[in-house]
Amino acid sequence: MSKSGTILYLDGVSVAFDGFKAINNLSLVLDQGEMRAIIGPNGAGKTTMMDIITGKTRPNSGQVFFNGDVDLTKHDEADIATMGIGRKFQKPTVFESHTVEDNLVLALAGERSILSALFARRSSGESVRIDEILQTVRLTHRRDDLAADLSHGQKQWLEIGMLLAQDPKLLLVDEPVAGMTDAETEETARLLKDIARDHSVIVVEHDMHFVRELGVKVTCLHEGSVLSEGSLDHVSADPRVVEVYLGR
Ligand SMILES: Nc1ncnc2c1ncn2[C@@H]1O[C@H](COP(=O)(O)OP(=O)(O)OP(=O)(O)O)[C@@H](O)[C@H]1O
Repeated sequence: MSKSGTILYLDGVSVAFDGFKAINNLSLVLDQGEMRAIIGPNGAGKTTMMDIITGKTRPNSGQVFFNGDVDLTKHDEADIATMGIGRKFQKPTVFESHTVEDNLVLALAGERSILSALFARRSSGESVRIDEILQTVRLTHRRDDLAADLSHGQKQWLEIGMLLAQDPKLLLVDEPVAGMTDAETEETARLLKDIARDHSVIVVEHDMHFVRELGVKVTCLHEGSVLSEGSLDHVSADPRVVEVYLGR
């Protein structure tokens, strides 16, 4: 299959830990601008796949390409982040004692020191960017509040905003709606769809109601490879998916 037009291209990827194949001949292709939902039972290899993409884990074999022709197996984690792959882990890690806005200022500053980021005069470009991100993550009205005072769902949104501040081409989002209220879950689906208008996104999630709201192609992993792929209706009607995952 051609790599052109892809943001992510995994072909025949395997990785073993002490002889156990956590990822087993995995092939997965994400088109530029696509959002994909990844589902699958515990231990299916979802986290390990993300670790391979971000350079945390090296595959034993197979190809991993980003943006068409960048061989990710030749780069380390810091390089890969700089090249435009942002990852959000399940647990939010915002700076609780700073305001929502300052969290974004810090994320925008990247390598700059914390003090200079917080006290330097902000360029008009930075201000516009912060306003845009606040709007995208539904936190404009909370900009001056401490991050500690946000709800769990709003903290997740702030962290997604911090990821956006780094201007990634591809966002990897791990279980964003775990612990959210139903209303927050539905808003998160809308929020990610907004982001997916100009980013590529991979979302790992167990919440099928949320996956349905996303309305995107779904890949079900099992034992380190793709078990089923297609629309949610197609995947959830697949008897193998029902047997190992949905029927449980
Ligand atoms: N560093 C490691 N050393 C040994 N085994 C590992 C390591 N990392 C992952 N595994 C094993 O690889 C398999 C895949 O794990 P992984 O965490 O990728 O699954 P997952 O699909 O993310 O599961 P969950 O939904 O529970 O997060 C599991 O059996 C896990 O125990």
